[in-house]
Amino acid sequence: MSSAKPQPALFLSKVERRYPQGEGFLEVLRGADLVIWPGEIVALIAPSGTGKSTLLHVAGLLEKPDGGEVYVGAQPTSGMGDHERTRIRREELGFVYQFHHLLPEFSALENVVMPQLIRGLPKAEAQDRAKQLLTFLGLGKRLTNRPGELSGGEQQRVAIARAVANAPRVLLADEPTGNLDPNTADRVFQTLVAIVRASKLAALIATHNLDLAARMDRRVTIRDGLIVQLP
Ligand SMILES: Nc1ncnc2c1ncn2[C@@H]1O[C@H](COP(=O)(O)OP(=O)(O)OP(=O)(O)O)[C@@H](O)[C@H]1O
Repeated sequence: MSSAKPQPALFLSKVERRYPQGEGFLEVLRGADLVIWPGEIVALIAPSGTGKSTLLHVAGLLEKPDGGEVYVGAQPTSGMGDHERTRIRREELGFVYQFHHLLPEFSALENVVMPQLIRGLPKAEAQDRAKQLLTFLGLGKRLTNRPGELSGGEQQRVAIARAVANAPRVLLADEPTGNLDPNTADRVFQTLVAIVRASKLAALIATHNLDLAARMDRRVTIRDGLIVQLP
């Protein structure tokens, strides 16, 4: 019988992060623990200034923790060099931000094809996958439009397709619907959840929107530098 233990998609173990402040340090994360399992969508609801961006930066390997460890799948990352961290970011993590950061000169399709080419996929394969994703997200008729020709909600759906194009292990999203009106935010959120579920990813989604958070699998916050589970 197989004794393989289930493996978290993302595991933050006793993560510390501090910034110089005056003579001393501001301790933003003081030993934060967070496990996200494959297929789980976790809401991060944290008041401004408590360390939400810091946590996402550390989880996304954009900043190194001052203590503790970040595991992406089974891989501990703190001992890795920049090259390896960049590879993990490109291949195993997907990012969605409040503002989409799409390339304005490129079509919706090209924006989703690009990260796959950078990863080394053949062009035809990358295009097929990009078309499938954009069609799944309701943009099948908008493939050749540039971001400037798309609505805010459509742009954000292209950004979601781009983030999941390389089938990452974990999707990290910072206020992905924060820039949209409530109805559009709701629709974009539904497509985000649908694609995360369909692709069996794990997701950590920072949001101030409690209605959206209530529809995720689990909710956490940051209190005194620690991750605390919410009901
Ligand atoms: N590079 C830095 N140098 C010094 N202090 C920093 C740095 N980055 C963040 N901080 C401080 O760390 C604390 C947490 O910042 P962080 O950006 O993680 O908060 P946040 O919860 O994301 O807030 P918001 O929701 O307003 O973006 C803040 O007090 C901030 O001023």
